Amino acid sequence: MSASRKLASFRLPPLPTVGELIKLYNLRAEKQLSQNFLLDLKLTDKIVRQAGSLRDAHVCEVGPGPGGLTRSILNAGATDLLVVEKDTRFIPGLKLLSEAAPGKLRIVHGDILTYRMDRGFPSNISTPWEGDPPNLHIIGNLPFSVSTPLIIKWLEDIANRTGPFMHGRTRLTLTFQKEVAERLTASTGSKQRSRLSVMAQYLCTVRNCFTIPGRAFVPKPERKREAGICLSALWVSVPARQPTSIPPDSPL
Ligand SMILES: C[S@@+](CC[C@H](N)C(=O)[O-])C[C@H]1O[C@@H](n2cnc3c(N)ncnc32)[C@H](O)[C@@H]1O
Repeated sequence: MSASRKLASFRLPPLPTVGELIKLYNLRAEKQLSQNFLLDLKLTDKIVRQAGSLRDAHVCEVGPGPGGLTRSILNAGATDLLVVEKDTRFIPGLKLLSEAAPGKLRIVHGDILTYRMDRGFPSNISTPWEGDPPNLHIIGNLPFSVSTPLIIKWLEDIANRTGPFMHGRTRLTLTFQKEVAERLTASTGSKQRSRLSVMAQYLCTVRNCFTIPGRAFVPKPERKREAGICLSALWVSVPARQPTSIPPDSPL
């Protein structure tokens, strides 16, 4: 490895494990906030790898909770990670991470459904819609309760080039409940094909990466989650809003 690459790479210093932090701060999962944690850093690294290179990236993480995925994002080389977490109980643990990664982690205590992400990042990271995506990613092990309203909000933002998409074709790497993931990626004629499939595939390139087994979560959720659905808004740049470009099974 060259000296300059060595200087650029960052690893978090030794920290209490995510499991230890959960015990330390007595962070019992709240069903109301759809809290199912990922404690295995090999798995969170795998999820983060689906986003591609995060070297020097700006990232918004939705619902960092005890911070497993957050650690993987920082170790992958992101230089500006903004986390939006609704539950105050996680803030002290996140502050600990922020001290271990000076200048790299910004913590917002708030609701992702109302947070103005367009104000969260500098305008100089923007790239033209038709060009390469900006070095800005949205990553999250999404809370079940907000995943569908959130994706619909973002699809609207993609169509209008607003919110996080005012910077260009910002990439999303997200986990969903298995049935939502199946709907997002369902092809024409399949049983799961729905309005969500049509909207997502009209506006984005959608990739279903792998399935996370329920046993990977603490506590174990009732259903499996599909991980690393990568939505990149590649299709949005194509002037395809005419009805002719909408698939014939469209419920729109
Ligand atoms: C499924 S847990 C994932 C936690 C962590 N990222 C992990 O993978 O272990 C969802 C997280 O989102 C948070 N959350 C729930 N609703 C939220 C909202 N509306 N805005 C921001 N965070 C929210 C929860 O408090 C929780 O920390």
